[in-house]
Amino acid sequence: MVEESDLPKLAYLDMVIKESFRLHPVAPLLVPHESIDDVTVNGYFIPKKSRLLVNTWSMGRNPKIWSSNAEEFFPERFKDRKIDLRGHDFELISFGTGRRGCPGMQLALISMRLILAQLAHCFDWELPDGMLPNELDMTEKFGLTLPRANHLLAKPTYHLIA
Ligand code: HEM
Repeated sequence: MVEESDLPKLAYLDMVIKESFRLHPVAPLLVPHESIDDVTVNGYFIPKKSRLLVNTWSMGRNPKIWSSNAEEFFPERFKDRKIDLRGHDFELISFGTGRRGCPGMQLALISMRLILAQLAHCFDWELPDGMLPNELDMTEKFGLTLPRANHLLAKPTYHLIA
């Protein structure tokens, strides 16, 4: 079984999680914030008391940030880029950033890594009816959160010998 102490060694899993958040952020517009003062950011004047939505969905698909293959699921793009999910790298702020960033981030990241690592370690996975991965319907249902529009169906086969 995968233990929590194994997680630091699972570099590719981390890249897969980042890539999943980049293309399919849980909160596509984060949570609305309000500016407490007049401020100018990058030449744009934002008056006090404006409602601010940060479109992480569009940031995650911006070719200026992620190059021309921005729409492609390609975890290796993180191999030589020191981008983490902790809110320091503004290209990828799936958990928000700053003092109102997600306080559950650490719990969420550890749980996700553990669950995904166990699922990959214990089972072989197949799509139903010989479907190929690139035929999978990845349509999203937009809202405050961004679930799949259609359920994911996948067939596990247990492959660990007792
Ligand atoms: C995949 C898992 C999760 C994701 C992607 C996520 C993402 C987010 C995002 C984007 C925000 C808004 C940040 C901002 O607007 O700057 C947020 C806020 C928050 N999250 Fe999470 N979250 C996750 C899991 C959790 C868990 C496990 C907990 C609690 C155990 C949690 C508790 C909170 C709370 C309390 C806030 C509001 C913080 C505030 O307004 O000061 N989240 N989260």
